[in-house]
Amino acid sequence: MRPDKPRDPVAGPDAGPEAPFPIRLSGPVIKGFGRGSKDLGIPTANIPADDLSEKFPDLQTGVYYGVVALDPKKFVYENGDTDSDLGSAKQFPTSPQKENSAGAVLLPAVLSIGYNPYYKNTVRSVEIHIMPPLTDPSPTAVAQPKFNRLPDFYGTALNLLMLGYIRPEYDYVSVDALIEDIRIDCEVARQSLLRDAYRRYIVDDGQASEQVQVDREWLANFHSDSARI
Ligand SMILES: Cc1cc2nc3c(=O)[nH]c(=O)nc-3n(C[C@H](O)[C@H](O)[C@H](O)COP(=O)(O)O)c2cc1C
Ligand SMILES: Nc1ncnc2c1ncn2[C@@H]1O[C@H](COP(=O)(O)OP(=O)(O)O)[C@@H](O)[C@H]1O
Ligand SMILES: [Mg+2]
Repeated sequence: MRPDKPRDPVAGPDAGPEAPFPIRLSGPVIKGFGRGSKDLGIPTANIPADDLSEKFPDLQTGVYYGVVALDPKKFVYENGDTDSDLGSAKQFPTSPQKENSAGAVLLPAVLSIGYNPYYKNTVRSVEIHIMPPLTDPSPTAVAQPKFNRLPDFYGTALNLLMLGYIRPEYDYVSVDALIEDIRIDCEVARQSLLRDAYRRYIVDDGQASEQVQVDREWLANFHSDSARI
């Protein structure tokens, strides 16, 4: 069960990601159990977890934050239409389009890797909730949150750069208690990413190290074979 104590507002050192971070994960967005949107009102893009133990044998289950990019050949994110219930993205559901000249948009994300103890899953899953840009107001800063929702992008290739660990997964007394903790995770992820040494993984502030630039390029780069399901 979740310990009954106040949560820290940020996670990880202010100076920037500390080993083993950043960690790179990629994969096509696959179907989960359909609970994210239906039970929680919090959509999570699931990517395969099959090769996780082989690639990262020491990775602990839990909640993490990081940066996400979606393949712009399949899904174009368009910011600015904040009134729309569908969010502000345009999807190309059938044949891939010519690559958007702006490339992939980098967005903040919060995710869980594990067995969802509240639901007692028997297989490990990687579930990513994509948040609005850091320049937008946070929809989860309030007691009655509205979690970010985009048009569906199943089958789209996704790159994720994990930058920090937030907490272990817990079981909860109710679905509302689980939702409230995920709301706080969104705020912790956002406040953590707003720090200069993390924000520069999303926005170029002219002070990014060569390694940060390489990581940002990796995020936005989609090879033709990465869109398979
Ligand atoms: C940031 C975040 C934190 C989460 N923390 C927990 C947790 O502590 N315990 C838990 O059982 N599930 C946790 N979940 C997982 C949700 O239960 C899961 O996303 C939901 O069941 C949707 O699953 P689905 O994609 O298979 O539909 C978390 C999800 C996110 C995005
Ligand atoms: N902000 C978002 N973050 C992640 N996925 C989103 C978001 N908005 C819409 N989606 C879509 O919703 C799907 C996930 O919804 P969810 O209810 O968790 O279903 P599933 O159990 O199939 O993962 C994603 O695969 C994606 O297509
Ligand atoms: Mg999901």
